[in-house]
Amino acid sequence: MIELDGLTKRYGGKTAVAGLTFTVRPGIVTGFLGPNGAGKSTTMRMMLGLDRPTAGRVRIDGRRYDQLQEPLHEVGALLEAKAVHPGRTARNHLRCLAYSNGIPERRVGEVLELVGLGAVADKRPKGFSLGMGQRLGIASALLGDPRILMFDEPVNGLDPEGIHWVRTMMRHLAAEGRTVFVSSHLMSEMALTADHLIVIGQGRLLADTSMNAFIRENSRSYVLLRSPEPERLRDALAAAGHRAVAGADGGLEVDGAEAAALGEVAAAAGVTLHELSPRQASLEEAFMQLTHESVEYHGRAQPPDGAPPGAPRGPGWGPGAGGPGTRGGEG
Ligand SMILES: Nc1ncnc2c1ncn2[C@@H]1O[C@H](COP(=O)(O)OP(=O)(O)OP(=O)(O)O)[C@@H](O)[C@H]1O
Repeated sequence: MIELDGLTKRYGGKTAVAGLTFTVRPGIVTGFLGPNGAGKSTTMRMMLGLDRPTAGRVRIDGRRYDQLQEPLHEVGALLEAKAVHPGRTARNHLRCLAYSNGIPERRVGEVLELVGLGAVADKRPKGFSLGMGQRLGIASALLGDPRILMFDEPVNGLDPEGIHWVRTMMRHLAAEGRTVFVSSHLMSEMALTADHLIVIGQGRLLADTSMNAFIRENSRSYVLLRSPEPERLRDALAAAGHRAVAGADGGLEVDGAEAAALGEVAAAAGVTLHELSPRQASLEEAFMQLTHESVEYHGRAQPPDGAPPGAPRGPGWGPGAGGPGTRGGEG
């Protein structure tokens, strides 16, 4: 278990992390989510004793990181920039780590196989792709078979097969009863991986919630209608008791109604429809709304061509409404 209590980090006049208090529990994957610059890496560095907090504290199973007797056996971490000696092969890099931490050498071969680097174990990492580098970083984190694992943006640079592998591995590690804490700036990725969510923006805690509750509260279902006569369609829908609002891309959106019923309304009024589709707002959108105020640098958000003034806008960055983005199989 990892406990943060009022954790704060200031760099000169800039507050990177502002009084974070939360607990990361064993047996589940906890996603640590925030837009770029939110303070995720700074928080993780403080959790690992690599940065000194300005205020507040972190406890790992009740102790400070520097009080852990065998840190690699207790906490494994993948941070963004992993220093690897350029002249050492992947195997030798892990051997050195193992040797200096009292880990038996056979474990090196085990973790290399586990992360799929067995075939390139005797190559130098300077020739590795970003994805292979990530796998080597994950191998280092797993070396001491620790009960607590922390990964900073582990899927960065991985191909779809690699992303699937990381996701499966994290869920497997949590199912073994370990504490798994993983940062990301992508809600859609977290929705497929995490059981619990910690969301921060500009160093502040914005949400500490189960993934299922977040999905339940933020998965808005609606029907998208498109017509060459949007005003007539809006009037016909209003007369039938349906409130239509302008969508991000010039269509009309109606909550709380079946697509078939809305199609009947349009047909009865003789209004041509070019589209009638049930939709679900993406979790990415919900995340962007939650963190919108705290994003440091916004892209330009223009209303789409033809959208009436005041119409809801698409985000200035990232994907717009997409698939449901929810994960299956989780009760
Ligand atoms: N050593 C430092 N000196 C000054 N400011 C810093 C330092 N490290 C981080 N910051 C600032 O603190 C804030 C949080 O940075 P941090 O890297 O922790 O965010 P992040 O959520 O990990 O973002 P990203 O996903 O872009 O890595 C940023 O505004 C960053 O510019």
